[in-house]
This record gives sequence, C-alpha cells and structure tokens, in this order.
Amino acid sequence: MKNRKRIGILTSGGDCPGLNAVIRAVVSHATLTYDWEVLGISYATQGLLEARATTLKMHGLDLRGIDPLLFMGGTILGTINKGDTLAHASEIIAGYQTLELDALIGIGGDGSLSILHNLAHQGNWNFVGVPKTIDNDVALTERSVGFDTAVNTITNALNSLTFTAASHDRVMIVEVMGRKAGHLALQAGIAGGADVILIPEIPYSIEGICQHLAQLRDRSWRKFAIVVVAEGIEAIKDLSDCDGLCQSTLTCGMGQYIADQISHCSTEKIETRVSVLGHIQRGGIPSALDRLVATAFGKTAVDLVAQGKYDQMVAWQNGQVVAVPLQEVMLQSPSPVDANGYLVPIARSLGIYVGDGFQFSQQSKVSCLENDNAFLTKRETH
Ligand SMILES: Nc1ncnc2c1ncn2[C@@H]1O[C@H](COP(=O)(O)OP(=O)(O)OP(=O)(O)O)[C@@H](O)[C@H]1O
Ligand SMILES: O=P(O)(O)OC[C@H]1O[C@](O)(CO)[C@@H](O)[C@@H]1O
Ligand SMILES: [Mg+2]
Repeated sequence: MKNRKRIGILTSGGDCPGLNAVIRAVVSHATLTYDWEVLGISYATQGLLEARATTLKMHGLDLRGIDPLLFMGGTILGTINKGDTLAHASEIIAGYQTLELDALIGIGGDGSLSILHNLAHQGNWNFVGVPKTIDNDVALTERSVGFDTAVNTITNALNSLTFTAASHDRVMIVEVMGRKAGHLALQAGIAGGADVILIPEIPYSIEGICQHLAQLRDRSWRKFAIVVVAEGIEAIKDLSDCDGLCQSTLTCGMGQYIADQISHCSTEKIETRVSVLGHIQRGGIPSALDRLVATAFGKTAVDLVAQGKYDQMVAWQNGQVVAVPLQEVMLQSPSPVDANGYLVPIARSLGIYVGDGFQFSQQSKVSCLENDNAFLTKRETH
C-alpha cells in the first residue's frame, strides 16, 4: 500500500533527441515540487502489458554529479512503434492498475498518442500526453520534441553536400524522413539552401524540376544543385518499365526515383548522387531548443497531473506552453505543411522550386526514355 502519489512515464513511437530531457524534467518536478514517486515504464505499451517498470530517481544515473539525461539522445526507457495494441488492450489496461498508477504521462507522436488516448478512455486512466516526433506532424502544437534537432542535422548535411556538389557540378538528391508530412524537408531545405524541395503536400512535375535546374545553369551559371526530397512524396508514374536504377518505387526510395527521373532532364546527362539520411535524423544530441521545449513540456505535464487535468496534451503555441484536449489533437493529426502558410512563399521568393501547384492528374507525365540523350522527347498528357 503506497502513501505517496505514483505517476508512470513512458516513451512511444520512433525515438528522437530530447526524450530524456522530458523524462528528466518530469522526474525533477514531480519529486522536488510534489514529492511523488515516478515509475519509468519500459518499451511503451509493451511495458504496461508486462507491468515492467522501475522507480526513477533524480540522481539515479549521474556520473560524478553530471546528469547526462539533458543531452543524451534516444530514450532510457526504450520505445516501440509497432504492436498489436487492439489484441492486447485489456492486458495493457490492467498494467496501469497492477503498477498502481495514479496518472500516466505518455510521450509520443500522433500514432502513439492516438493509441494511448484510446486506451486511457477504455481503462479510465488519468492520462497526459507530451508531443514528440521528428516529423512535427502532431496537430495543435507548433513544436514537437525532436523536430528542431532533426532540422539541424539535415541542414548540416545539406551544408556538407553543397561543397562536394559544387566541386563536381553534380545534382545532389537528399531524401529526408517525415512520413506523409513535409515539415522536415521544407524547413531544413530553406535553412540549408536547397534549390528544389519536394514535399507530399504540394504536387510537383519532373518537367518543372528540369526547367528549374536548367534555369539555375543558364541564368545563375550554377552547375550544381541541392534537391531535398521528403520520403512521403508520390511517384508521378510507375517505373516498372524504365531502365534506370529505380525499377519500382517499392524497391527504392523517392530520392532514387527523383534522381533517375532528372538524370534525363537534358541532352547533356545530369550527374546525380543520392544521400538517404535515414535514422541519422533521429539520433544526435538534442539542440538547445529541443531541450528547452522538452523541459517546459515535462514540467507542464506534471502540473496538469497535479491539477487533475487529464486527457490533455501539452502544446507549444505562440511561444507559450498550453494544454489542449487530446481528442482535438487526434482529430487533426497528422498535421501536414500548410501549402498556403508563410514558409512556402518564403522558399519560392528565394527561387526555390517547391512544386508546381497543379494536380497530378492534370499534369504532363514523362515517359520512360529509351536513351539518355533525349529530353522529354516522348511525352504523354493525361
Ligand atoms: N507503442 C505503440 N504500440 C503499438 N503500436 C504503435 C505504438 N506506437 C506507434 N504505433 C503504431 O506504429 C505505427 C507508426 O507509428 P509512428 O511511428 O508514427 O509513431 P508516433 O507515435 O506517431 O511517433 P513517430 O511518428 O515520431 O515515430 C502506427 O501505425 C502506430 O499506430
Ligand atoms: O524507426 P522506423 O520504424 O524505421 O521508422 C521510421 C519512421 O519513423 C520516423 O522517423 C518518425 O515517425 C519517420 O520519419 C520515419 O518514416
Ligand atoms: Mg507519427
């Protein structure tokens, strides 16, 4: 029988920099301000299912007085981004009771928060959500923990690629994460000086990209280019009958697909190289902004528990940390880039190609070319 309030904390979905900073803020504030016990639950819903948890103490992990949680990437609790929660809902719900939790703080992206919100509803849990994801696609918050660090990681990669691209007169294609949202591609693309940014929210054409690259060469004497491709863009056509490296969009990513397409842009073959940044974007040391957001979110989540305000998510709005109803968040997530928002015109005003704005069905589709020396010789209009 416990005599102190006991709260649980878990991390769910893909990991990202800043998760440990949230955990640190929750443990510090809950113990120092409220004298509560904090249970760290391992591997998200899996830990609840197995009732696997450890008491987290403020100085449990310090090294000679240094608390590494503020700047360690990943999550000390472990995480999962898949599993059959529906089949195990009753066992997961029972885990909350077995651990004798008074409340649970769940740090997750849109997928995890939706699952936890439903479980909390079914199990009558006292639940507070904290948004984290490099994709920044959780609705009603301008920032999710991990996004800023990932933008910085991509921006640094674009900086590095610019030098080698310029030295060899190459077009560098950089595929970035984000699932079906283009926030990472758009923000890092602008910050990193990209020439082309392709995001799922705005239709593009191969012809439009080719024309843009030609203009760069003709008007600016710039023989190299940086093309940022969000992993979630759609292929304009099936490549199964093409000769290129990318035989189908299932066997290669969209970065390779775009490279294959634009290598046929002009009579002079364009030399391309593809970099898929992959999970490097999820690693690294959290940026100062992510640490700040993580700390503010962790502190506010604990305060919401203290006030008995549940079924809420902490959110960053207009420079303030606020609470928003999880139900509302779920209805609007995943949240895409606003094609009419302020960032797209900023990018275009710098001369960056960010798509044509036409619908896929109305635009020209480029056929597979029989040899490398033809530029749009075969074109079908659909
Ligand atoms: N803890 C979990 N248990 C079971 N399934 C999960 C869990 N977290 C996410 N999923 C599922 O995994 C898939 C991918 O989720 P996703 O990776 O988008 O997680 P997220 O919480 O949104 O975080 P992020 O997008 O940053 O990785 C979704 O279909 C989601 O339902
Ligand atoms: O870790 P996994 O399962 O490869 O997931 C990768 C996905 O997770 C994210 O990193 C975060 O949602 C996406 O940007 C990416 O598509
Ligand atoms: Mg997600």
